[in-house]
Formats: sequence, C-alpha cells, structure tokens
Amino acid sequence: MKYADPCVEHAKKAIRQEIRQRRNLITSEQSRKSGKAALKHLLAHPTYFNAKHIACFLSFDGEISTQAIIEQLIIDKTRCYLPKLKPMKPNRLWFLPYTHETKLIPNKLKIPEVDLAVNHAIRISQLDIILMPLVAFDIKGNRLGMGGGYYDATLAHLVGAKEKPLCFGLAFEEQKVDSIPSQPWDYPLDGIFTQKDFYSFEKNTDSTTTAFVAHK
Ligand SMILES: Nc1nc2c(c(=O)[nH]1)N(C=O)[C@@H](CNc1ccc(C(=O)N[C@@H](CCC(=O)O)C(=O)O)cc1)CN2
Ligand SMILES: Nc1ncnc2c1ncn2[C@@H]1O[C@H](COP(=O)(O)OP(=O)(O)OP(=O)(O)O)[C@@H](O)[C@H]1O
Repeated sequence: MKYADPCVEHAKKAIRQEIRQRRNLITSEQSRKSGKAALKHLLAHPTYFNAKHIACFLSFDGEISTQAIIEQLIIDKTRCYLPKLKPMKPNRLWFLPYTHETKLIPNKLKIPEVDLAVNHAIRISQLDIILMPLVAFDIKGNRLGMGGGYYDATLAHLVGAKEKPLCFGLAFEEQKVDSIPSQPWDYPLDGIFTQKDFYSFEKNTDSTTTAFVAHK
C-alpha cells in the first residue's frame, strides 16, 4: 500500500458517499439510455475505428449501463475484455475475453466475473482502449473510484511506457464534481465519456492536464 494522506482520504470518502447516493437515484431505464448516448460518443471517437481490443466492465452499484457498449463491441467484432480480481494480489486486475457465451461468476465483491483461467488474460499493453468505471470525476481528469486502487495499481507499470492503451472513464454526467484531490498514484485518464459529452484530457510536457469538452 502507498502512503495515504488522512485528510485527502477523508475528503474522498465524503465524495464517494455523496455521489454513490446520487448515482443510485438514476433509474435503470435512464441508465440504459445514458449508456446508449455514451456509446454514440465512443463510436464518434477517432480511436474507436481501429481499436481491436477494448476492456469494458459490467455495471454494478448504479454505474452507467455498459450493456449497449458491450453489445456493440461484439457486433463490430472488436474483442471485449472484462476485469477479474487477480487471486493472491491484493489490488490487481486481469482482463479476460468476454462474448455472449462466456460463463460469469460473482467475485468476493459480488461483481460478476469471467469464469476463465488467468492464462486467457490479455497483456495490458495489447489493449487499445480501457473503459474504466468511476464514482466521480472532475474536468481536469481526476478520477475517484470505489477505493480499492485496482485500476491505479494494475496500470501503474504503464506510466512512461510507449505502448499503452488509451484510458477513458465511463460515467454519468451526474458524477461530475468541482474538484477531486489528486494523489501521486492516480493513473492519468485520456478522457471521459458521459451521456452528454466527451471530455478529453491532453497531457502537457510538464505533466499538467489541459481539458477540452468535445460536444456542447
Ligand atoms: N463494475 C465495476 N467493476 C469493477 C470495479 C468497479 O469500480 N466497477 N472495480 C474498480 O476498481 C474493481 C472492483 N472494485 C471494487 C472496490 C470496492 C467495492 C465495494 O463494494 N466496496 C464496498 C465494501 C466492500 C466490502 O464488502 O468489503 C463499499 O465500499 O461499500 C466494489 C468494487 C474491479 N471491477
Ligand atoms: N500502484 C499502486 N500500488 C499499490 N497500491 C496502490 C497503487 N495505487 C494505489 N494503491 C493503493 O490503493 C488505495 C486506494 O486508492 P484510490 O483511493 O485512489 O482508489 P480508487 O481509484 O478510488 O479505486 P479503484 O481504482 O479500485 O476504482 C490507496 O490507498 C493506495 O494505497
């Protein structure tokens, strides 16, 4: 575990609680509609067309529905991968291939996971795009997750690497907050898709971030 500032942890916990409550008020019908709207932004993104391997996730705890995106990936013959908790490694993920025929079983956090052995996992650097779940985001590209550090720890080795997937958050517009404290281990996002917009975060040479909103 990396050192965590107790004040920052306290602030993050409060944001998590508030936004998870807000997210749980969204109906499943609204969630499916929003998932379809986010899919339209993804399809319009220039990197989607050439992407062959995309990691997504199965929505839980009121997350935006990923159903339409996963179905589209299968229709487009883009290989779709889902995260699976790495056994024995506290906060690491594998990404395993998913089709309509894939058997799923719930993990210890009650999220369904692909029932395949780890030798089926794709190497992370071979993924073109990772669509990441999140609890809250800000327009500078800071992401707040469920608090397990799974995505940050899994992607940490890619910092500074040449060949790495584009990492896009996938969330409801309602999950946008004014500001999220950033921490040294936070893995930088390239953008965020919501039902309303695509937020693009470009890295400057001094590793600060410039945010653009693609659709108004
Ligand atoms: N859909 C989806 N899949 C995902 C993630 C995610 O955020 N969304 N993850 C993203 O990293 C990983 C799982 N991370 C998670 C971390 C905490 C909890 C959770 O429910 N925590 C409870 C307490 C857990 C417990 O029983 O001890 C809580 O906070 O209420 C769930 C998932 C991998 N798969
Ligand atoms: N690269 C890493 N190696 C080991 N531990 C890490 C790493 N990155 C983060 N962590 C640990 O994970 C814990 C949770 O981090 P954080 O609160 O940023 O998670 P999160 O992004 O909200 O969760 P998730 O990515 O699972 O959705 C941190 O306290 C930190 O100690």
